[in-house]
Amino acid sequence: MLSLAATVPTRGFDVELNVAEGRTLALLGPNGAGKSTALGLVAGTLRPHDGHVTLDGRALVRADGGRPRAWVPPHARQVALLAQEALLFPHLTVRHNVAFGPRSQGTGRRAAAAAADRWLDRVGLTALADRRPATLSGGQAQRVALARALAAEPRVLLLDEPMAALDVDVAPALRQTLRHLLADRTAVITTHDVLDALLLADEIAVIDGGRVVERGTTAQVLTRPRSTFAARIAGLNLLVGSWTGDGVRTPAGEVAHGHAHAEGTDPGIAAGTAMTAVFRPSAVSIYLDERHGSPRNTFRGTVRTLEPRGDLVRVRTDHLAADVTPGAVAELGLVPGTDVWLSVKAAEVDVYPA
Ligand SMILES: Nc1ncnc2c1ncn2[C@@H]1O[C@H](COP(=O)(O)OP(=O)(O)OP(=O)(O)O)[C@@H](O)[C@H]1O
Repeated sequence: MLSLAATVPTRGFDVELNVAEGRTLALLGPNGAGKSTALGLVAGTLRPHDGHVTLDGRALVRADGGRPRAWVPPHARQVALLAQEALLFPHLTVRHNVAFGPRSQGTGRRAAAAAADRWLDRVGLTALADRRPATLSGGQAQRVALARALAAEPRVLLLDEPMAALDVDVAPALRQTLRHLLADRTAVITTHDVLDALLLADEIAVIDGGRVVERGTTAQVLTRPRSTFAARIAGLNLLVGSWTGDGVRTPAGEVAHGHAHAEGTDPGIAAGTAMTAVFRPSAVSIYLDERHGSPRNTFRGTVRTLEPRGDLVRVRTDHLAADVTPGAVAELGLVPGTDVWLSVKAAEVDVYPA
């Protein structure tokens, strides 16, 4: 079990996280949320002001009001950090770069070379063992860095947006490799990409403003997001408000009628209970005038952005999104600034406790 409970006041950071043995946790959140800070505390590139990081009960660091109480230096933590950039040694071959991992842990030269070959095989790079980093593509270099990190047999693998610097067409293959290598491994991955979370992580913690604002299994967070950030990356619409009996009324006075899912065994939800209405952009239609009649929900909005999304267009207003056809965009004359009505059937709206 990896356990972090630490504050870094200069960064407004105050986070508690646990990762059980063999599980992968994805840290999601906007820029500056504190994701890299969390990784730095675990890796040992950063010290907490208060709190601790423990691995199976052993303190890697402990501090009390800025005073260090325990400190294991980064190289002795059995924690490996894979950064966005591969950071390979340019003068060493691929094999020697990977062998550096176990060598730095005190493994003998021959055993380290054998480990390097084993890991190069696992990341699919055996053929490139004698090459130098300058001759590799970005994706290949990142695979070498991954092999080097894992060849040191770390207890915890940290990945800081490992696909962010790669071309979109190489990212899927590396993601597949990671999927195999992260299974049953204790790992923390920071990402902006919902696919990474979906394919690589067992659990998600959403960090915003230096705090954990949402935590759950990947399925829970992506299908029932409670924070605006999680909903946005999951691509879902989210309206938070209070339960009226058959819908959610937001503080702005909008009402989303939908089907409520109560937690536990209690089927009754008291009026006024904080609830969240969730619905997909693909379930939303756009009109230039208000459509009446149940079972539709309608919301007023002004188009802010239009983005291509597959063969549809994602139209965003200030707080909602709709996926419509290019034909509909043309017919309605949608441009940023167009006032619209967004409509969704109550049957398409799921309501969860907020
Ligand atoms: N080296 C630093 N010195 C001081 N403050 C920093 C430093 N690095 C980051 N910060 C601050 O700490 C806070 C958290 O930043 P952090 O880099 O952990 O966020 P992040 O979630 O990883 O963001 P991103 O997605 O942009 O990488 C921010 O307010 C940031 O400005």
